[in-house]
Amino acid sequence: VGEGCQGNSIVYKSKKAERFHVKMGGPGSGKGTQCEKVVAKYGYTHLSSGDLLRAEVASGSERGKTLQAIMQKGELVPLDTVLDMIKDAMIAKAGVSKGFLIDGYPREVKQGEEFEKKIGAPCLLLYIDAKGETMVKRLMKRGETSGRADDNEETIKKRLDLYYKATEPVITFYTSRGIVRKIDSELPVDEVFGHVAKAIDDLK
Ligand SMILES: Nc1ncnc2c1ncn2[C@@H]1O[C@H](COP(=O)(O)OP(=O)(O)O)[C@@H](O)[C@H]1O
Ligand SMILES: Nc1ncnc2c1ncn2[C@H]1C[C@H](O)[C@@H](COP(=O)(O)OP(=O)(O)O)O1
Ligand SMILES: [Mg+2]
Repeated sequence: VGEGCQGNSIVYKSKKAERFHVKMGGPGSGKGTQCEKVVAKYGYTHLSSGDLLRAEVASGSERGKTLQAIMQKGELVPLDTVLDMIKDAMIAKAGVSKGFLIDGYPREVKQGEEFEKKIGAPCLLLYIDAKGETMVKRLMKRGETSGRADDNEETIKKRLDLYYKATEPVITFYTSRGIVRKIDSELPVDEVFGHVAKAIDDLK
């Protein structure tokens, strides 16, 4: 584990160095698909901000109702809400995790800055890159079965716009740190994973 990757925060009770990998890419680019494969091969803890938020919605809480309304519009939920959820999920696994794979966060540069203040710096950013039209096609297909309130044409368009406006600058931010690996996600799933695994193995 590289020295520079070490989380320096009250989150960690163990002395073991922790690794943070961040997975970025537009909606429907294939982040969730690749994360599943990374978990199977490397045993990292996968934390998806979207999954954490959807779990809150499913709980039926008042907070969940507010979140659902925001997600349905394709907008970002407040930074503090999502960062607290990720932090709590990390604390729950601290000490037993081999490393964290964070999917869907940061969505804007400010989220990256706050993560580093409260938790630590990531050691690898996997940029899962697909064309806009590919993302739309995949999301429309996913929408046939996902039951997700945001997998419809109107919301998909808003999510893509927001991605280009707010989230792509995050990649520029981390490129200056030299931790970005861009992965072509137009390829078949297993080929994409070959490149993802190579990027992770290159860390060692
Ligand atoms: N490399 C790929 N080739 C074809 N389809 C893919 C690929 N990666 C993902 N998909 C499909 O695209 C959809 C969105 O993938 P998902 O992993 O949920 O994306 P994200 O988490 O980035 O929104 C899923 O239905 C998935 O099966
Ligand atoms: N880091 C974050 N900050 C604010 N809102 C977030 C967020 N992560 C997820 N959300 C909200 C807004 C997203 O449109 C919605 C679904 O996120 P997601 O499941 O990560 O989408 P996808 O995997 O299709 O890119 O949840
Ligand atoms: Mg996803």
